[in-house]
Amino acid sequence: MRSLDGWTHDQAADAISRVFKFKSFSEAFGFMTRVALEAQKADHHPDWSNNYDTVTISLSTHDAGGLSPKDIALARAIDKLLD
Ligand SMILES: C[C@H](O)[C@H](O)[C@H]1CNC2=NC(N)=NC(=O)C2=N1
Repeated sequence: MRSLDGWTHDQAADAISRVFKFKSFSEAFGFMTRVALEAQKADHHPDWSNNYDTVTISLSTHDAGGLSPKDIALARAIDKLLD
């Protein structure tokens, strides 16, 4: 968790989440498109929402009923999209 800057651990849901704010809806949606491709590649999908220029992503492993290494890996892959 320490290496996941910007992500917070929701103890109750046993999930990690992060809010991403962009300059426009188009930028936010473009980011979501790229996240979707990463999720499909990993066969691991986010619980997420979009409000105009803001994307909120929460990661947990449904099959495991909580956090798993897949969530950490996907969070890292998502963060790399911001580089
Ligand atoms: C069969 C199972 O649904 C799939 O292996 C994947 C799909 N994407 C998934 N995404 C998430 N977040 N958790 C899962 O357990 C999960 N399972």
